[in-house]
Amino acid sequence: MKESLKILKIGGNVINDPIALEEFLFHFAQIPSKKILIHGGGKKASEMAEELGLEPKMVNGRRITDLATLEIVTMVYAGLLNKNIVANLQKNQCNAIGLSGADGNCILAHKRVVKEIDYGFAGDVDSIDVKTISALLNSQLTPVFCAITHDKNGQLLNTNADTIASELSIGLSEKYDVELIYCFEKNGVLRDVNDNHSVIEKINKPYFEALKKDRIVAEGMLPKLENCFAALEKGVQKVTIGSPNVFYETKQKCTTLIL
Ligand SMILES: Nc1ncnc2c1ncn2[C@@H]1O[C@H](COP(=O)(O)OP(=O)(O)O)[C@@H](O)[C@H]1O
Ligand SMILES: CC(=O)N[C@@H](CCC(=O)OP(=O)(O)O)C(=O)O
Repeated sequence: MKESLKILKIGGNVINDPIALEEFLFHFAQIPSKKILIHGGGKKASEMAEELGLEPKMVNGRRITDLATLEIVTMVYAGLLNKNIVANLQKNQCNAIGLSGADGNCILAHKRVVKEIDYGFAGDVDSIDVKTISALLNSQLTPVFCAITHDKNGQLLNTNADTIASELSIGLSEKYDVELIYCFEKNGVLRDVNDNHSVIEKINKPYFEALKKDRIVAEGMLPKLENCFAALEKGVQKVTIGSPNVFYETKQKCTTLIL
């Protein structure tokens, strides 16, 4: 049997809520198995961009990343947020190590190419380095990845944090029994986005297509669900979407993805 590995991703709205973040990190630090945290921070990056006079542009849940935006997201994700999260985990006796995809060459990506949309310096993941990440885990370190990758040609790339979580889970499932948990500010995928009690508890692929068609899922939820199914299809054991307490509150409702 493979050793178990929990991979959690935390979204930008939770990161912007200091009390919710503190509580999440306290409980994350207590997870007894090997674990990895991936964090976004889109909300903070948008705030910073606006303060600097740049208008944030998102298309289908992904940020159009020109050079000035790349500088801002690198500072916000790989600097401010990553280091604060690592320091908070250290406070909770979790020996975290903060990384971008360039560190240790952990996540290799290429510029996102979509014919009709120029995303600029946004990246899509090519591969992850299972050996290096496993070596960190075996040294009792807890990797904390931000949403910055590189192309091995000196170029940093802004990469959707949900995609990073999914790709890390897929790559590492060759060696570990991986459970992937997406934590964000709502209780799961909702029938009515304004009603936090309307959690859809199970979604398979045909149901996802129907939810898309009926516009029940939109914006950032689209890439999140696509990433969930990609992970399940490529060997990840279990994928869940829920609130920041979903991994320790057993009675908390959430969305489980099934094939
Ligand atoms: N059916 C839905 N259920 C829950 N959230 C939804 C739904 N449809 C769209 N969304 C939107 O998707 C957002 C989550 O995506 P995103 O902002 O990318 O999350 P994260 O903060 O984890 O990166 C929610 O804040 C919500 O506004
Ligand atoms: C290319 C792209 O869209 N990158 C994302 C990376 C951060 C992210 O994914 O943050 P959340 O998890 O908080 O949404 C962005 O800049 O918004």
